[in-house]
Amino acid sequence: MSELIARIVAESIEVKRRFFTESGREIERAGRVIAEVIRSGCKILLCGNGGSAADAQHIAGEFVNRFICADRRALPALALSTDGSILTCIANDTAFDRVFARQIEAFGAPGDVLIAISTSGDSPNVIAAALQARMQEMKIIGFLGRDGGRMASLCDIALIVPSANTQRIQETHNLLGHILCEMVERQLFPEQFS
Ligand SMILES: O=C(CO)[C@@H](O)[C@H](O)[C@H](O)[C@H](O)COP(=O)(O)O
Ligand SMILES: [Zn+2]
Repeated sequence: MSELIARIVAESIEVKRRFFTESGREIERAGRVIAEVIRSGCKILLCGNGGSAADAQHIAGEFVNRFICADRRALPALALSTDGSILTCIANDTAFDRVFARQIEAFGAPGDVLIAISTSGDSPNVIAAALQARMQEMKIIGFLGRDGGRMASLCDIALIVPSANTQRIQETHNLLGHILCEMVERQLFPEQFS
């Protein structure tokens, strides 16, 4: 392994180790909240920009199709970063800041949960999404980084990766998403894990 690869891998492992050690309880709480939202017939909406838009879509796919369970019903999760026509008309005709908030107005309902992903916690369109979700009595779980930014105080559960490096934060968010998917499947389909 070259020095560069070794340094990046070591950094990534250390950021993950710190985050999952410090935030284990809050992650468990987030897993219970998501499972409860689905049990009660509500749904998961997800949003984020760039790599975090891809993370939002990745997680939605795990819920809608399946993760570890071999055979289970589809779970309702929708990434708000996928529809090019909706995104461009909101950005072009209204404002880029509204791309997620407007879709939450359209698809969100009381009792739903928004998983808002932002490494800075300060992206205006993610903040607008959280404000809109609050107005609609949704729960908000933030996948954040740095100091959590403005998003930290808007979330019911703020999961803040203790790093200032966007890439290391995203790598930790990716693992966090997989852990939450498994936690939710284990709670909703315990018979498949016996
Ligand atoms: O994937 C990466 C960097 O690794 C980028 O696309 C990154 O997601 C973008 O710069 C985002 O716009 C950053 O937004 P945020 O995480 O601060 O909300
Ligand atoms: Zn990236």
